[in-house]
Amino acid sequence: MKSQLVMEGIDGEGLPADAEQLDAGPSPQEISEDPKLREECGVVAIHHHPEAARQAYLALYALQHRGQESAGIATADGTNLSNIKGMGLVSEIFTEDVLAKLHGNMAIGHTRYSTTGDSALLNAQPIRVDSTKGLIAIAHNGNLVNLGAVRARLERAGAFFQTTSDSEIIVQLIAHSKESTLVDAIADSLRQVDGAFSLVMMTRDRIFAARDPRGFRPLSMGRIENPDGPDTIVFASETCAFDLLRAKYERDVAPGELVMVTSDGVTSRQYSTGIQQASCIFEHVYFARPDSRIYGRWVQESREQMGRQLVRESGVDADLVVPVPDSGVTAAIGYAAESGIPFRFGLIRNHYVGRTFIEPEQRVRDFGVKLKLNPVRNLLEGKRIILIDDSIIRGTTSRKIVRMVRAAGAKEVHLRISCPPTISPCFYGVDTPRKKELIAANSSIEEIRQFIEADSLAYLSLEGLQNACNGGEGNTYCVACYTGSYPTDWVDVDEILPAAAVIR
Ligand SMILES: O=P(O)(O)OC[C@H]1O[C@H](OP(=O)(O)OP(=O)(O)O)[C@H](O)[C@@H]1O
Ligand SMILES: NC(=O)CC[C@H](N)C(=O)O
Ligand code: SF4
Ligand SMILES: [Mg+2]
Repeated sequence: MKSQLVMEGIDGEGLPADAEQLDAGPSPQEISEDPKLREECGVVAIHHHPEAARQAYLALYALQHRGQESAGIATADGTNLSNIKGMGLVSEIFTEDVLAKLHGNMAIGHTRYSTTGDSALLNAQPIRVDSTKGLIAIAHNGNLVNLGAVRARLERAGAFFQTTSDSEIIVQLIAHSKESTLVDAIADSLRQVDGAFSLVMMTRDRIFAARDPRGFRPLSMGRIENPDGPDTIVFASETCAFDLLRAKYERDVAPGELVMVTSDGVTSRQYSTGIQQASCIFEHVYFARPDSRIYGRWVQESREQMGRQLVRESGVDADLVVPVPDSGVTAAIGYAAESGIPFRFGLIRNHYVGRTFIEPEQRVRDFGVKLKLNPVRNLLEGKRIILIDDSIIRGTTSRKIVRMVRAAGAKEVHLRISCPPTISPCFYGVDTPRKKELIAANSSIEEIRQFIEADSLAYLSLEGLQNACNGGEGNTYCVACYTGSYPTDWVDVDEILPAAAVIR
């Protein structure tokens, strides 16, 4: 089925051609009781490449795991700025004929999982705004926590919002900034928003990339060397996207840094200083791909260390170490290596079932985990199994998996989790459920063990996790979902506001 698309700036500057604002219907959260952890978003930017749209497409393909609700690519050719976005997966939206409409040697792209604003075509990114500062497109990974106040102020000043997402606030701030140059207007705007943002932006002739002062979300810069002209500069949420483009990783965009790329080269400024880094540790636990290097550290290395540390903290005697695929695999490899217990793929994942699988009716919903994972009976039968997963959120997945492994003949099932109990929601770009739905916020570890029906259950300690994610890089992490202590001063979110006084 062909995706419904929004096209802006195609077939004539500023004139939306065959633009359709189609409602995608209710969000997956509304029509599914899918208890899963939601992804966040992936961003990419390409400066100076003859096939910029195609490069952005490839990078988004590599970043598909960060968001599967919608995707978009904007390109610029020096005079025009075109934008195409749709609901669904990158490969469903960007067919050959759609990609062929995107001209120019610069591009930015986005894959979305919504955190603010509905999962609808209206809120898909990049968001393209025409302002007194010219055309500007933005793609954002993260979530702002002071959007209510800023949006109200902008609306009083005459801003007309096209979307209900937080990301548009940044472009509207830029459009309404009193600063005379664009780069000053961007820096000024970024100082007014709080929360998590790894951004790429594009005008008709420039690319910008920026990270919030705490560096919540990753953002890296790479380069494709070109002996016959200027190098191609690329930015991406994760370095796995560079590999597909054959780009060389150069460095991370620093927390509080704004980078500008023009035909004259790369310039940078630190628009904010003096704020302690609070990079999301959960990127290392779950979101990012193990073949990515984020915050200067390989995700594979962190996860393997998490598995090794689990053995030191809560090792248990058993016959096999079995990962819950895919996210539990690397920690399970670490666990097996440290313990000497053999590693086996005792659960096989059906890769055609996406992370946001929407089960239409209760009968099918109950099938959810079974559709995705199937036990390898001959491996599990009569064995004592250590299952390794990255996290327990509501506990429903773990319960089904433990039952499934036992039903396949396992004698004992021990569950080890490669992070501490998740006791508090995230407001920085990960759509975790509300506190009342987080099993560890409301039950003891023993109560959770009973609920999921495991013979034993243990989580990694916070200290163990932090050590596993630091191999001398000197990173400081946000660990708020394990402690309830948030790194931002004020969180403009109903659930948290009454407690704002105690969260710094
Ligand atoms: O405790 P629960 O609320 O049931 O959810 C926890 C599970 O959710 C995530 O996996 P998910 O199946 O969403 O995706 P994955 O295949 O990417 O690991 C996570 O990796 C856990 O396995
Ligand atoms: N998960 C994200 O990073 C989402 C970006 C943005 N807050 C949105 O909802 O579109
Ligand atoms: S609250 Fe948790 S998921 Fe959210 S940014 Fe902090 S560590 Fe990451
Ligand atoms: Mg999982």
